[in-house]
Amino acid sequence: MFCTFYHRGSKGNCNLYSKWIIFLKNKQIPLSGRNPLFQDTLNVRPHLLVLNKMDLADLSSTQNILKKLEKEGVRNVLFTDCLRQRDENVKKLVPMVEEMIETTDRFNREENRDYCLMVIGVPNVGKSSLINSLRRTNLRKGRASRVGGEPGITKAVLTKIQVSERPLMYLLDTPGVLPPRIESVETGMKLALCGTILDHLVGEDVIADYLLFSLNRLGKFGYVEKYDLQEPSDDIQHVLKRIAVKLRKTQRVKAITGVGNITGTIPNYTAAAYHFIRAFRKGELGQVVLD
Ligand SMILES: Nc1nc2c(ncn2[C@@H]2O[C@H](COP(=O)(O)OP(=O)(O)OP(=O)(O)O)[C@@H](O)[C@H]2O)c(=O)[nH]1
Repeated sequence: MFCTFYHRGSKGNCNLYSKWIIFLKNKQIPLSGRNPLFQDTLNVRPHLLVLNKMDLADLSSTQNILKKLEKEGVRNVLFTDCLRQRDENVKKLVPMVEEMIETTDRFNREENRDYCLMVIGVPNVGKSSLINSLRRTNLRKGRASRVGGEPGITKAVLTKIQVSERPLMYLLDTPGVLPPRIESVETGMKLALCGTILDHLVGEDVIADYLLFSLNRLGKFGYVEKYDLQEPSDDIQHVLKRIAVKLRKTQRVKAITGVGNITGTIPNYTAAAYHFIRAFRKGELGQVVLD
């Protein structure tokens, strides 16, 4: 997940042309989950990159991710879990941003030292959750920005929200933005699997199939035990059938035949696929990095 903060070192509204940015990305897709247009179009730098949902990612990949990002010139990186009541890394964000601003001459021109920053990232990456988590951690205050399990919850740039008292810091929540063109089908599938694109636009069955493929590719076979399978399988119909039977996600159907109507019960594949995808997003199928 990518999170971007724009800083304007004075009281008043923060605007898109301010110079400070924090990108928010999903740690499960540290490379796919970014919108290159954020960097190119806005020409914003330096920035702080927040990789969120670290509770869902395979922690052994952390050094690898950092190395890849460093090659791209990204050095200010923070890993967060915004659902945790008190996340030590979320606590580090304000001092980190402050230090970055203080040590960069061109951002220190104005006397007023309250900071206004903008959080940007692809949909459903946890931008609102980060703001709420910062408020919880720094101010012991409740939620200020709406959070939801689907992309498109934040629909407009909201009013600035205070996230720290000393230094006085405000953040602006923004709607998630995807690039107009997704570079490959593979990247698109990763984004869909992480809930960045509305499920029905891609199709739950297609996402579930890609999920099974990814779990097998990465050797994450937790689904075998969870759904009482005999062994790993690459047959999505078979896996969904087991899930449907285990969770009693079945439906009654009526068939009209030459010898009369027959009523039977069949697995509800769509409901099973929905469950399978949700289980992955909650981390119940193991910690995974897709990139
Ligand atoms: N596991 C986990 N889930 C998270 C984390 N942060 C956010 N979420 C969940 O991710 C979903 C999206 O969170 P939001 O904060 O609404 O994301 P957003 O980027 O503001 O979404 P849009 O407004 O749609 O762009 C919600 O279901 C959150 O509970 C995290 O660190 N770990």
